[in-house]
Amino acid sequence: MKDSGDFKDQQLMVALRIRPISVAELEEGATLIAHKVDEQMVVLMDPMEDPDDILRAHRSREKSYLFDVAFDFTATQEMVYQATTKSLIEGVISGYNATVFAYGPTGCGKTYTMLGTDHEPGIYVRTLNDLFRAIEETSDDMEYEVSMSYLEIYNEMIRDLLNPSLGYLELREDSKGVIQVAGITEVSTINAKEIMQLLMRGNRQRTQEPTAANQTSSRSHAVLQVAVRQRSRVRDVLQEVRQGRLFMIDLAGSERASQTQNRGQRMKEGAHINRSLLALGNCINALSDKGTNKYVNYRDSKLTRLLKDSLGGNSRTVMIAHISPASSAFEESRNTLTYAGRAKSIKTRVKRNLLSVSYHIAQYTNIIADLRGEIQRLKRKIEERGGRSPDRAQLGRGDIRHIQAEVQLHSGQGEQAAMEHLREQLISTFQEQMDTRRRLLELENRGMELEMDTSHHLLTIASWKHDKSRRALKWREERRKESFTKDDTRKDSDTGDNHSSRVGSPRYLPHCNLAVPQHLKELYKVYLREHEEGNLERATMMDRLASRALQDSALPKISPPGTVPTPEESDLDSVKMPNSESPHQHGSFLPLLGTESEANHLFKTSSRAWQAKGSCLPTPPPILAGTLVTQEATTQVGLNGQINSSPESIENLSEIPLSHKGRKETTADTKSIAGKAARHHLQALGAKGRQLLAPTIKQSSLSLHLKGQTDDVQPPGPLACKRPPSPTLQHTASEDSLSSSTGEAPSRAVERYGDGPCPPLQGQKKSPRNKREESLEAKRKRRSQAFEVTGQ
Ligand SMILES: Nc1ncnc2c1ncn2[C@@H]1O[C@H](COP(=O)(O)OP(=O)(O)OP(=O)(O)O)[C@@H](O)[C@H]1O
Repeated sequence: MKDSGDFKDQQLMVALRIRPISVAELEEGATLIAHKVDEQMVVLMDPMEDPDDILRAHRSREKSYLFDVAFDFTATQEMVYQATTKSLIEGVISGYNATVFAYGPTGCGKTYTMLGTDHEPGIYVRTLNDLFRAIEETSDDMEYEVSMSYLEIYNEMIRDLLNPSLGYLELREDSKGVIQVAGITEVSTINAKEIMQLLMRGNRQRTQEPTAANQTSSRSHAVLQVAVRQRSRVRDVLQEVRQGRLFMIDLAGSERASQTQNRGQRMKEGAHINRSLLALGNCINALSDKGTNKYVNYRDSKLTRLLKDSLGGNSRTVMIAHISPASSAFEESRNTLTYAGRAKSIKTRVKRNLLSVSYHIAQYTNIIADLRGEIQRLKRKIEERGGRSPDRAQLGRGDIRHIQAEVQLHSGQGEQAAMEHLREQLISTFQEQMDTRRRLLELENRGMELEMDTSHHLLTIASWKHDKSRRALKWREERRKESFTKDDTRKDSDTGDNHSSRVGSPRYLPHCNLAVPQHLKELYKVYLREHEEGNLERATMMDRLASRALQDSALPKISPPGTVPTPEESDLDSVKMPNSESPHQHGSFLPLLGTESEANHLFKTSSRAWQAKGSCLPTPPPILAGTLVTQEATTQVGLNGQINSSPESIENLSEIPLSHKGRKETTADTKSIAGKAARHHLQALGAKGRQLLAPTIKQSSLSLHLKGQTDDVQPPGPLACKRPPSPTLQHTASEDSLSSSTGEAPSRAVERYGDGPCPPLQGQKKSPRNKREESLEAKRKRRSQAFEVTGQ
């Protein structure tokens, strides 16, 4: 950095401040010998002047001193500051150095002027306040940096008052001749209050000892340095950076040993203080001698070294000399005034501390060159990387895109495959479901067809049965007419009584008190004997069981397709079918009764008994066409058995509202008819046959019939011959029941003649009616077989 700017000769400003006389001085009888004559002149009177001394009568012991400014006890801190230091602030901000130091003997008010008190701050505070205020006023255009340091020179040693632990510091002078304190603590702040706190704290670190002259005597030189760096906020090539330094120095007081009465350390301190002050005086003397190029020895003391620029260099310097007005301090005051007077003549060449413009240009040029080089380097680096990186980057981006595409492709393929698999499964499942539905519809159609066929066959069967019943009824009517004709003819020939011919009919009951033929009486006797032995009861029981078994397997109801019959309907229908034929059948098997009322009564009870049986039938089993005709025939057999000969028909009479007497008579009549038939049969067989039949009768009455049939014996009685062949004799279930009941193996004879009191003989020649029945039976079997095949 080169100093630039115009050099201005600036004389050192010397101000004199006369402190008030102290109480101690007054107590000592001191008088006021220092007086401020005007603002710049001070008169110091010699207190030893004796007006009575004629020899010294023409010598004035009064001496006037002219200073830049003079203050007496009336001057305030502000006045001193305004007159001495305030003007330095602008220079410091503008880049000028400035120095304000207080000079004077001990106890004359140096510290008071520089530091002051809390209520009367000194130059330190006031200067800093104005300095920061000035910085703030111009901070819009200028940028400032403020740093501060505070040190003391004690016994020619420099100590940092802001950080006393640093120890003693050394003064160094750079190549440019600027004095610097190495390692000094610099505090950057622009807050006056903080600076004041720092000064107060540092001043407490200052070495102060009470002396005879001052209770708070400062035994060192205190130096407060404030550096202000200023630059314009407008960046420009010609930008100036101003750096001013302000030294505010509170010197130790010169003292006289006799005055201070110091001994020991205090005397040693005084000696150092005086030496430094002497060096300062010598410098001032050297600097103040005009026209002579005296050597200014700043190296005699650190104080003069530190104040080199302040005294003879680039600095505006203000010296505030302090004296005591008391006569007791006349010598110190006179010396002070002398040194102050001399200092007043010191001129300094003040110049502004500015950074050289050429230096700025070169700096910026270097900076620009460095930046251009950095730009070129970075460009080369970018190009070097660009030679490889673009491809790599492009390759990397390509790889990333390729990987992303592959990932998407794989993920898409996986999802697509999964979706295809699911779709195939869904389609196959749907097809299976459709096939199943189609098969189900086919089965339903098939079932409906079967039901329709079944209904059709059942209707055919019902029609056939109806025709057969009608034909059987017609045939029986014809047979009955023929039998009546024969009986009438026979009775007429035997007795000539019409009534006896009617009584001789085997179908007349004995309780009607009619004449019974002889063979019937014999048969009735056989029946009684059988009844007494229980065989007849057992045989009738067997017959009843067989009829019941056949009755249980009655034809179930066949509902039309699409209808579900209720159990009641099923039972009623199953009952209605035989009932619809029952009048013909009953009429055929019981064509005549003793009385019309009994005949109707018996017919009604049988019908109602059948209905009662049918109502108790369980749910019909599945329809089997093969057994359909058989069951129907069985039903007829059961009906025949119940009505004709089975005791069950008699028992069923108890289920209807019939009187006890009527039931008893009906039972007795039935038994008498059966007994008569048996005796008639035995009579026809003869004695031999009776003997042979006797043990057999014990087994079963039906077996007796079988024996007679197997012996090919022609039944002699007209009853056997006149009995029409019952279609129920062909029932297989009946023969099974009989065989099981008798313990014999089923045979064709049993099948044909197992039931009925008078079956046709084997050897008997078949009548045309039998042939017709056989043809009907064959036809029925064929239709049954055809229906069975169709049903299966
Ligand atoms: N102008 C003044 N007005 C009122 N009191 C003052 C004035 N100057 C000095 N004093 C008082 O005089 C006493 C001594 O002053 P001070 O300590 O400032 O002297 P000093 O020069 O600093 O002494 P030393 O050199 O020993 O430090 C103090 O008590 C101070 O209050």
